[in-house]
Amino acid sequence: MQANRSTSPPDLSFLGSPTALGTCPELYGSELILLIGEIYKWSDSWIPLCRVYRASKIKGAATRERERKGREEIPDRSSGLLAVFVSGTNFPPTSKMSSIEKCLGFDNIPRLSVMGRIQHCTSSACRHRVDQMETSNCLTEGRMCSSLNSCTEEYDWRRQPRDIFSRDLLIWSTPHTDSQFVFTSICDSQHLQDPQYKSSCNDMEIGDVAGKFFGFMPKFVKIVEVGPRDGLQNEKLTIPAAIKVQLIQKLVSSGLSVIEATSFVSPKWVPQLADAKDVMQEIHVVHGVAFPVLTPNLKGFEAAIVAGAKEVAIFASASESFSKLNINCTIEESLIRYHEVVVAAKALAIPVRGYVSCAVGCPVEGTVPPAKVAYVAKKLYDMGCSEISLGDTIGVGTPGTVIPMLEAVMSLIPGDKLAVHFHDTYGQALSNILAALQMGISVVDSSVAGLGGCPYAKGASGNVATEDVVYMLNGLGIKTNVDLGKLMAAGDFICKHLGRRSGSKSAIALSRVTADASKI
Ligand SMILES: CC(C)(COP(=O)([O-])OP(=O)([O-])OC[C@H]1O[C@@H](n2cnc3c(N)ncnc32)[C@H](O)[C@@H]1OP(=O)([O-])[O-])[C@@H](O)C(=O)NCCC(=O)NCCSC(=O)C[C@@](C)(O)CC(=O)[O-]
Repeated sequence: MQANRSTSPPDLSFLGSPTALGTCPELYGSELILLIGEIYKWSDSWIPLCRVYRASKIKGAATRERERKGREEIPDRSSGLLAVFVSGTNFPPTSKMSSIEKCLGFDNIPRLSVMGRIQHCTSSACRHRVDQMETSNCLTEGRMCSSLNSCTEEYDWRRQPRDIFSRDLLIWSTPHTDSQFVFTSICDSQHLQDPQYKSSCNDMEIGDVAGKFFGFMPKFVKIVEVGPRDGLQNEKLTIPAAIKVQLIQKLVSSGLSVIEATSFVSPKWVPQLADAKDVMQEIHVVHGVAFPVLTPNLKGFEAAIVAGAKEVAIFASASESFSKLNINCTIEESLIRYHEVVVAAKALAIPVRGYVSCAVGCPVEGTVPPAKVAYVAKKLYDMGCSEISLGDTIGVGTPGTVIPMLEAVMSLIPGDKLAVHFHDTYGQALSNILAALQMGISVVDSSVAGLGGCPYAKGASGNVATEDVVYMLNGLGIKTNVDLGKLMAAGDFICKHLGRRSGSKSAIALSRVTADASKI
């Protein structure tokens, strides 16, 4: 997308109520972006607040039509951009926004003084389907698509003076259409320019900006900190239990609510975590914080429970070769073992998280088919895992491979039961996380200071750094409840003990900023 500044107002000649959107099957499932905006007067200026919704999320007659007819009959990728501006005056933004959010049916938007639809029945977005409709109600009440690619008629009762657009406006074009839509530069919201690099973001506007460009971003992301387990299991240096416990305490004080503490696996296979029992015994119950541990079999599960674990995780692989390398058995054998663990856990009301390793690529087999990942994930889910974490174990994924994998898994498992777990070997982890968030996933695994690696993939780096994830989410206005400063302190602490540099770019950059500032 390219932004151009323009002082000329957009063409608002198409005005009308968007009531009939839900009955416009031509638009359903398209890559149509629906921009619903309100323009309200605040002090002396007009401020638009906008939300972007994908048409595919709009439930209405079109949805039902699509569901009835099956996916193929209504094209998925027609182009189009629709912007509906709803304008009121002098009402508080928050209450009005919630009313907007409630009324995706568009039937009951209260107190409207202006409704504008800026464009755009362009090309296929507004193609008239003669076979289905004599006259399509296209987008706006009183506005008809009467012929191919044209939307000609409209009521004029909602036309209003355009003084609302007298401010300098940003006009955006999308690559999909020549359509344009407008909003003022709310991107210049203070905290983006804030030189203090706040660790938390309370600014509602940023959430709205994110909404415009990133669609359905969650408002809150749960971070599952895996540094003490996934990170430290792959570090060359073995850290004493007391230091691990201190690290965990620091992570707790940063606000993290899930910290994978250790593994009850064979010490011959993972000597770095041979002190699992000692670590668990030193971790005190903290209200609201979970300390799950990895358990590869019943033996590990029983040991974990004796040591005080209240949550466990099991880990299967989507690659046969990796399963053998990692846990010395086939995928099917592992599922049998894990079933035993889940049954035992259920009896004690212990929640079980399930991992699927090699969700994108395997160090031995290369590309892993999404269907295989979905198969293993579904098995774990059906077994009773409360959450399934999809692991790009060697960090080879890009959004180009991660999205199809997530699509395959999400066709079988609800998105709110999924987590993503990216290693950052090729520097793709943040973009992969962003793609996952856009798909509705709101649980992200990460490792403080980007600790770790993978013993089976030469050069593989650790998990995406928690600091980098928090920094990005703060920037997007997505809450995590994590204090970035305290998290960085935890990262510094463990890096000193490991004698290594932090793997977090944000932590490195922010500590430079702080160091430079202290010299001034
Ligand atoms: C699964 C096993 C145990 C099979 O190991 P095995 O050698 O096939 O097991 P076995 O049943 O033949 O037993 C061999 C020995 O291990 C002992 N043993 C057996 N089980 C346990 C246990 N739970 N705890 C402690 N000891 C155990 C058992 O008692 C016996 O001891 P011995 O008689 O020789 O003295 C082994 O392969 C193992 O421990 N593997 C763990 C590998 C591991 O931890 N990998 C890293 C975690 S996975 C990961 O990082 C990926 C993830 C989750 O992060 C997601 C992603 O990034 O994609």
